[in-house]
Amino acid sequence: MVQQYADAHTSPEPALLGQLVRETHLQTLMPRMLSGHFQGRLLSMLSHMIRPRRVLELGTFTGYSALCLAEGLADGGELHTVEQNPELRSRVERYVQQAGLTGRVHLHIGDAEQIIPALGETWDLVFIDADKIRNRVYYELVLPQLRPGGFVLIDNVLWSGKALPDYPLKPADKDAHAVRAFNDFVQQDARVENVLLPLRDGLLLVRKCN
Ligand SMILES: C[S@@+](CC[C@H](N)C(=O)[O-])C[C@H]1O[C@@H](n2cnc3c(N)ncnc32)[C@H](O)[C@@H]1O
Repeated sequence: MVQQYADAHTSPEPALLGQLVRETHLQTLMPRMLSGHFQGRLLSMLSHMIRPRRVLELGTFTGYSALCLAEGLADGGELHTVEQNPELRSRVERYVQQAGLTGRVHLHIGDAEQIIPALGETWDLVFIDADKIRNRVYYELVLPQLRPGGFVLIDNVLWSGKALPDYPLKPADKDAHAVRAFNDFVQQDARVENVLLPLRDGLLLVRKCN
């Protein structure tokens, strides 16, 4: 109900992204992984507010959130996005081209843990949306590469409500335990300030202290 009202009072999805949503639903096994209209507009808005010169995304999938984040790039800015599944490459590159972002959005196929250290950039904004069990690993890899005052956004931090302490978690639910432990870790991390937005599946906003 509230989400429907929020959707109805959020700027519409650009046509190209609507086309990407349709194609993702028709041609991939887990279309629900993409950010979608509401979160996509939020990512675009945050990116416009930050005006980043360098953005890193972990977990490209079909490229929806990459295109949203790229909307706010500063002049001369670039976005690097990392995806482990090589089968997604051609679709992502086609949409990057259609969006007029060739040369500004760079897709890296491989394991994020291997690729992050090799990129050697200083990031203004990082979006972590890959395998949730390694959120902490990615966080520790990107934090030293983040400029002071830079931002990290982490998706799915509510994990369908399983992050909440009174949810009866099964011991074997490793993803949920990892999400919980990560959220608790960031809350204690003196290097950053953080706000958890309970939107969609939870988006954690982190700012590296100066
Ligand atoms: C939730 S989806 C990303 C959705 C996308 N950010 C969006 O909002 O449209 C997660 C993606 O991370 C990728 N992934 C998982 N583990 C990874 C890893 N270790 N390195 C790089 N990509 C990974 C998966 O293949 C999947 O496509």
